[in-house]
Amino acid sequence: MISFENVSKKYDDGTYAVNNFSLHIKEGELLVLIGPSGSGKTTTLKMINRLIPLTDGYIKIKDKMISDYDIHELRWDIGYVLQQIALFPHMTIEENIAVVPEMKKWDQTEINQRIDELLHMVGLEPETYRKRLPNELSGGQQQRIGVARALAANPPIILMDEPFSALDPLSREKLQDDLIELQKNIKKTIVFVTHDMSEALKLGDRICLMRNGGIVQTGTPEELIQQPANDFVREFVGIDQSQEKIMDIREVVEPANPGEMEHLPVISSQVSINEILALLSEQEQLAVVDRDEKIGTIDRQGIIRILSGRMEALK
Ligand SMILES: Nc1ncnc2c1ncn2[C@@H]1O[C@H](COP(=O)(O)OP(=O)(O)OP(=O)(O)O)[C@@H](O)[C@H]1O
Repeated sequence: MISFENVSKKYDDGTYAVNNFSLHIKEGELLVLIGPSGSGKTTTLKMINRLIPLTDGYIKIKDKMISDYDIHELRWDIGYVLQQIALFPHMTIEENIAVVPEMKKWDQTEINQRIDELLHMVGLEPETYRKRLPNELSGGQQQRIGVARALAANPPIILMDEPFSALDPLSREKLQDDLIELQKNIKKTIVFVTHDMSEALKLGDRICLMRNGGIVQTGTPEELIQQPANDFVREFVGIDQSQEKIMDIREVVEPANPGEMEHLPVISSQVSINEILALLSEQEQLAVVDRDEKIGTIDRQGIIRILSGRMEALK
């Protein structure tokens, strides 16, 4: 869906913000770009919608060079959500959401229906929120509107630059959970920038870890945890020392009836990360046994929730 081929961005002062970056982002994938401050995440993101021009290499969207797209079409086909969402302060929520559909000259009935649909999608009641101004919403609600606005004209790609970083931990977690649920339905190609590994593990289908403008490792959360390419990855992922430690997984077990669990491999409710990751690499779901009784199931998302929770605790 999005291909970077040997992409570099060099500033006039000689700084390489991004250096020889090659990556293929698949359709419907949520790819997380993560790395320390200054590693080139935002620059990489902004090159996709041509907010920053590249110095070398090329980027293709669906086999077409981004330089060959009409700039307006390119921007309309790419939703963009930022940390400081910058809703238009003098415009109501419905007007804010309608910006791109209006530019694309959708008819008014269609726009109206779409606004209702989007507000439902992001968990805000249209009757309550349509006519409000942005400053009459909480930070978390404003971010939800930001997501709705980015999705308005149904673009295939969404770029998200630390969208939840300014929120308190509870709202942040709620928005992350809701994004996971939303993505199950909309299946957009999402590029998500964060510097928070617990967020990356939780949200990413794959994670691309950057340093000094280049890629250190790209892989699924499990791959980064189980097969870190080097010490930098090991340190950045930060849970390596405790992988052998036994932990309690009961809090993330999903209830299930005995029939559903009959043919699943079983695992104890007290296990090590290594043990559980090894089993989950072969099986989608496992049945959890506690005191000789099957108490429910666990899947990849459950494990990622435990790992990201542990990392929150380590901060
Ligand atoms: N206009 C500019 N001129 C010169 N250097 C720049 C410019 N903009 C960014 N840079 C440099 O490019 C590098 C990458 O910046 P970028 O914003 O992409 O990093 P980042 O990984 O998103 O960082 P953060 O997590 O702090 O947002 C940094 O070293 C930065 O100082």
